[in-house]
Amino acid sequence: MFNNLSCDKLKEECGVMGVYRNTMDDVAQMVYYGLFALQHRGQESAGIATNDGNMPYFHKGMGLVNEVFNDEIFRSLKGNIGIGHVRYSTTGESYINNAQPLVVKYRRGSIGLAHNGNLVNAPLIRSGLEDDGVVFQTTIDSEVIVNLIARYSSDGIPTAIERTMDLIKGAYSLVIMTEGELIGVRDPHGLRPLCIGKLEDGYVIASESCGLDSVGAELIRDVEPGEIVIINQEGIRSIKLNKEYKKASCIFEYIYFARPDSVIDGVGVYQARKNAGEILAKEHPVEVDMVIAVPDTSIPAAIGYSEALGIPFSEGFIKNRYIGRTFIQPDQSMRELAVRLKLNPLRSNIIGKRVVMIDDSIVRGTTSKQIVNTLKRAGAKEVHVRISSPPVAYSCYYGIDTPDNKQLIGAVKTIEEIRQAIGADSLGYISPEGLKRSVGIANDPYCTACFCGDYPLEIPLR
Ligand SMILES: O=P(O)(O)OC[C@H]1O[C@H](OP(=O)(O)OP(=O)(O)O)[C@H](O)[C@@H]1O
Ligand SMILES: NC(=O)CC[C@H](N)C(=O)O
Ligand SMILES: [Mg+2]
Repeated sequence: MFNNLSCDKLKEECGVMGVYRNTMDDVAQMVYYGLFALQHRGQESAGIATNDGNMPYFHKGMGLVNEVFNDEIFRSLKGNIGIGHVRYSTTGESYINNAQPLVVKYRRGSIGLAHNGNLVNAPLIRSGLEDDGVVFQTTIDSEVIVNLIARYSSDGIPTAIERTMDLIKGAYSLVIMTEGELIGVRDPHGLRPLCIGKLEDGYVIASESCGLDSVGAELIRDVEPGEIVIINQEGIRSIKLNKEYKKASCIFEYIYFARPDSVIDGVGVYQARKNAGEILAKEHPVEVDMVIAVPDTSIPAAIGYSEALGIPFSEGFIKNRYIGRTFIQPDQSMRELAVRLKLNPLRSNIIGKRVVMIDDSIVRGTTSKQIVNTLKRAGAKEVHVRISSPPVAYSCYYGIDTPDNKQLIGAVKTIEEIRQAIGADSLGYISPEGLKRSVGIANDPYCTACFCGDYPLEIPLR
């Protein structure tokens, strides 16, 4: 029932994966394992494209990776170079034609491309290309990128990518495949993550290091902001854009998107979440009997909070793991039903207790409102809420796809009004400074626009 419904809350991010092997062994199955590990980043569609040096092969479908692929399909995906994508749509509808990777043939060969992120100037470039007679097959921003690369390819693909990067603005972590190369590209601000792993006979590029782990690749480093990494028979080489940009990696990756076992830009996601919980405890302590998490994302923060105050951590909810992250139609009653199906209180643990419930974020307020009420109905004496990110008050244009400002409860209500709206006995959010400390890097290389409105690059005209 739920797989067909579109997400209407905090959107996930796409996941990309690329594998290059020096041997002629097929890589499709390795790409599949990587996508499986990155499934949390997108559940609408999945695709794999490979190349055996002569021609591209690809298969895409709507749904989860294990619904889209089977052994027969793997046999048809030949080649020692492969890329893959799990999608959560940010530009363009969620239907098969918009599934990635995109594979195009142009006069010098073929290009496969998988994109995580969102461009802010794609409509402008697209209409310019359309004026020149270019025909688009999809409605996604990513097709603009592949078109520009093909257009500029006369001096080779790396140069074409550099020229394309001069034109496109926004968030993009890309894996690109040609007849003989796997290429990783990260936008000049490093908005979305991308890392490189080493295999005995090749390399892997993935959105998160958990994708590398799934195929036994060793994390060697992240693709740097503004870097193009080219992998071919000669090995690995890098081109850095000849410009200075302010690094602005999305801090929400640490708060919510990424898997806790991933390491992004040298910072472990689990540790960052736990640190946030400890800092939150110092900023907003409370006297209660028990700390509980909203599973799964906020568990590390809840453990950090519990350890910092010496209050026991226990399970307050059982999560139905078969529903997926968030999914439901844009209708408030359906959204509430979804939360109820997903999180059921563990009555025996909470009855008669004063609890503090830790969650990673409040976006519209649907989840908090409903589960505070659930805990109270289940017999909790007091329900205090602590949030391991600051109030989300500004829309994101670089891939999170949070709703219009007016739907963000943090944009339209004060913290006291939010407390009343969700029915909590007290409410505390981590400060922006505290959040930055939780990721442990002092010189502030993060995008915090959704909390502070300090957008690292222009926002699109609507
Ligand atoms: O204020 P809201 O609009 O309800 O959004 C906030 C909630 O959305 C996310 O959870 P989600 O249920 O999307 O997924 P999760 O199970 O991965 O935490 C996030 O972890 C918060 O719990
Ligand atoms: N979530 C993403 O990274 C989406 C990538 C691309 N903008 C799309 O809509 O397909
Ligand atoms: Mg949640």
